[in-house]
Parts: sequence; C-alpha cells; structure tokens
Amino acid sequence: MTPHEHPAHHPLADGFLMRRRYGNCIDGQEQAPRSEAWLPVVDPATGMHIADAPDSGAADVDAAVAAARRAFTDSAWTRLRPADREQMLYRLSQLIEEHGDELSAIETLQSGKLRSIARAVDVGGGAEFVRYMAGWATKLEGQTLQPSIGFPPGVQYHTWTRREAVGVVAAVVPWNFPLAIALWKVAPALAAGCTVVLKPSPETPLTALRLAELALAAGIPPGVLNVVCGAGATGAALCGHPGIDKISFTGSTATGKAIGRAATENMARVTLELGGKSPLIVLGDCDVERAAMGAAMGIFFHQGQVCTAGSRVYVQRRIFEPVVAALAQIAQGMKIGSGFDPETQIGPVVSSRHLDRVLGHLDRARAEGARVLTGGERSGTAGCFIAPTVLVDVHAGMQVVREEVFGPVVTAMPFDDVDEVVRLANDSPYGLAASVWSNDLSAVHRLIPRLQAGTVWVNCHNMLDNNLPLGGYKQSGVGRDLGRAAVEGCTELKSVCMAV
Ligand SMILES: NC(=O)c1ccc[n+]([C@@H]2O[C@H](COP(=O)([O-])OP(=O)(O)OC[C@H]3O[C@@H](n4cnc5c(N)ncnc54)[C@H](O)[C@@H]3O)[C@@H](O)[C@H]2O)c1
Ligand SMILES: O=S(=O)(O)c1ccc(CO)cc1
Repeated sequence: MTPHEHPAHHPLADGFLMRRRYGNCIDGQEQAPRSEAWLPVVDPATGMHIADAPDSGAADVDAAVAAARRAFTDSAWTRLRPADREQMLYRLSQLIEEHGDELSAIETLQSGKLRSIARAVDVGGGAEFVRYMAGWATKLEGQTLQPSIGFPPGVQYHTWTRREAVGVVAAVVPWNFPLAIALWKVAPALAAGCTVVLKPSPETPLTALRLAELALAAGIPPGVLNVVCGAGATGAALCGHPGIDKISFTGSTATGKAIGRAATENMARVTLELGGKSPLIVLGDCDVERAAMGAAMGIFFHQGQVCTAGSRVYVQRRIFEPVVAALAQIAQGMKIGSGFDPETQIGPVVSSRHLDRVLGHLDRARAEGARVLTGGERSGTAGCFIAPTVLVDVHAGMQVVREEVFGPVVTAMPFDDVDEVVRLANDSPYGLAASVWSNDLSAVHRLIPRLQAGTVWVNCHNMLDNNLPLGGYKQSGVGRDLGRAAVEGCTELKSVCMAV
C-alpha cells in the first residue's frame, strides 16, 4: 500500500500515519507484540479503521518492565546528572512543539477531538508541562532537621532527608487527552530519575508511540520510556507486575479501585486520577449571559469528555430560568462536525461504544422524568456525534445527576440559599472539581472551604495550571498530577541519621 492509498493518511500526519500496523516500543526498539494480537484504531468521525496497534500480552509487559528495570538500575540514565535530565526533557518539549502539526493531526484522527484542542492542550499544554517539569529535575530537595535524640549521652547526631527516584513507574492513561495526560505522568517520572512503562488507551495509542520515538530523538536513553499498547488486560498485567514500583493512573473510578487493589499486593505506590461529577454553582448576582457562556464552556468543551466537566449546574433561583434558557440557546447554536473543520465546536465522542453509553444515560434520564431543553439525541447517522444536551426537572436521586456521563450532557437545577447548594454540590461520591460564579467576594471565600473538591475555580472552569496540583477528594482519586506534588510523587523520602 502506498502512502496515498492509505485510507487514514492525512497530509499533516507527516508520514507516521502512512503505516497500517504499529509495534510496541520496548528498550528503544519497535517490537511486534509477542501475543501476535492487534486492536483496531478507528476514526470516530468517519468510522474508518485507520491502524492496528498491539493488544499486548503478559510476555510483552514482562519485556517492557524488564527493559525499564535495566534502564533504572544499570544504564547511562542512572549516571546522568539532574541537569542532564533537565536538558533532555527540555529537548523533548521542543520536539513535541516542532511536531505539533503531526501530533495534533494524529490526535484528531484517533480521538475525534477538535484539532484546535489537540493543538492547544495535548501539544501546546503538553510541551509546556514537559518544560515546566524539566525545571524540577534540578530542584528536588530534602531537609536538614534538628535532631532530638539524646542517647547515648555525649553522642551528637546529624539528621536529614533526601528524595530518591521511586523506580519503575507504570503510567496507564485514558483516551480523552491521550498525549497531555501521558506527559503528565511521564515528565515528572523522568524529572525524578525514574523509568517508565506507558500503557495508552486502546482507542488512542498512536501519539504515545510517536512520543516514544521523540523521546529517543531527544537523547533519552533506550529503556527509559517504554510503551506497551493494549486494553484492560494489558493494563492489569502491568499494574499487577511485581517489577513496578509506582502506578500513575488516570481513568474511571471502577478501574482505579481495581488498580488500587492490585497495587496493594506489591505495595506499589499509587497516584489515581479518577472520575468526576463536578458542580458549577452560579450565585444570584451573576450576569446571565456570562454565566450561561461559562456553563456552556464548562460542559461542552471536548464534548464533555473531560473529567472535570461542569456536568451539574446549580443556579440560584432568581436567575435560573434566564441562565438555563441562554445555556440551551448556546447549545443549540453549536456547530457539530469533524474535528479537522476549524468551524466545528462539537466533534464526535471517542467511539461507537461510548456513543451508546452516553445515549443510554439519556434514555434513562428521560425515563426518570428529566426534561430535554435541547439535544438529547444522536446528531446525524454517520460518525459518533451527540447533540449538546441540557436537561432540567432533574433531582439529586437520578442516575444522570449521580453518575459520570462523560459526554455533552448537563443537568441544571435551581437552589435557594448557599447552605442548600453546598449540600447539593457535595452530595456525590466524587470530589474532583467545582466552580463558583459570582462577583460577591465574601460569598465566594465563604463557599470555597465548604466544597469537597480537589480544585475550586472561581468565574472560570476547566482551567489547569502546571503549578497547581490536580486530583480528587473522595472517590475521585488519591495523590495529585501536575505541580511539585507530581514530581515528589515519583520519589521516596529517605531519612538519614548520622552519629557524629
Ligand atoms: N481525574 C482525572 O484527572 C481524569 C482525567 C481524565 C479522565 N479521567 C477519567 O477517565 C475515564 C475515561 O477514560 P477511560 O474510559 O479510558 O477509563 P478506563 O478506566 O476505562 O481506562 C483507563 C485506562 O486504564 C486501562 N485499564 C482498563 N482496565 C484496567 C485494569 N483492570 N487494570 C489496569 N488498567 C486498566 C485502559 O485500557 C485505559 O488505558 C472517566 O471516568 C474520566 O473521569 C480522569
Ligand atoms: O481533567 S482532565 O480531563 O484531565 C482535563 C484535561 C485538560 C483540561 C484542559 O483545560 C482540563 C481537564
């Protein structure tokens, strides 16, 4: 097959997508899976089968973990200075940016996301985060502490702590921001001096494989970043592997719990970034148009496939009707189409399986009595498109209010006073994020500590910052991505006590 015959070839994909089959990246080499099994990668906008990636088995996972272990214990990587790791990460960030057109085209093809989002978040945000983490390689520090030991009399002690790389990190990531979230795991691990086995989602393996090639081009030694592709069984084999020191996972709460149990068996350290059902709270003093636009962006960004999506909107009763009417009008006017079309505002959801899952939520919501203000159904008959949906007449007991839909679906409820909205907002097993919309500074400050959420945004939503830790309260997870917390999460804290 010549490049131009390849059905998925996109001129901006720069050659990487001219192939049909991809191997894993283990020890710096592309390797066909020992399992000899493959999974299709499908463009959700067209249904076109664009490539096959490995469905790796236990032997592939063993090989990748062994390569990562060798690289961690006995390779050029271990002899590098932090400043050398900083340089390599910096070079990697440059390469990601230089290949931004290609990477964003691959991302749009495999996940359907808007090219502008792939460019801004996965590529631009991802590269910036790698650069930010490069800086941390040289800034990890322990503490010198005042010793309190007084025994035996006359002996003095010098006591301090040091941070050391935790070892081999398993990074297991979802399909919603495949490159960005992979980098949120890989960059802190490498900054700390760890080595990594990355397992991308079976829906979106291609940017992870390209990342492994770019890491080698950046001078990161073979074996330091390995990629094994596959589905849940591959992830389970990796997370249950005794050679893994730390698991950094982003995905659903159900999978996170299974991983937590597997990690306990080997006492592997964990960071678990899990699901969410984030409340977006609009106080009565808000400007109606601004609040409606904020709510629309909070839920419809990336078709609602964002773990922090503002999927439960609570509006103070005196402005409920106009805010919800304006929100529905914005939803109705959004242009649905291919992620490659610069006019598109709503692309497809990631797969036909996910399309069915979201439509199932909508059917159940209607059956439970929710009223559809706009949307509520599939858009068109080809591709995985769902019309942006606003649901009202909902209550806290409904499935659509309690469960993560992970699609362009928002529920809107009125509230009368702040105590009531605090109760409603916190009435969830999740606690990932929340936003408050108001110009009443006192009210906002009083509300922030009452919300059980890892992140609270004020007059904005979904705004991530490399310096700000990201993670959840309650069943939204354990540990934090981003910020200093992410790199420290890839270290062990060693205490030293020296008799002098
Ligand atoms: N908290 C966050 O920062 C954050 C960010 C993005 C997405 N998410 C969550 O991710 C979910 C959507 O992504 P998804 O559908 O890919 O999630 P998922 O849990 O189905 O899969 C995530 C990853 O785990 C792998 N996996 C599946 N079963 C496994 C097992 N038993 N052991 C090890 N690995 C396994 C998958 O192959 C995939 O790579 C949503 O619930 C969303 O809220 C959370
Ligand atoms: O919470 S996540 O789904 O990981 C996520 C990714 C990107 C952005 C960009 O604003 C927000 C949330």
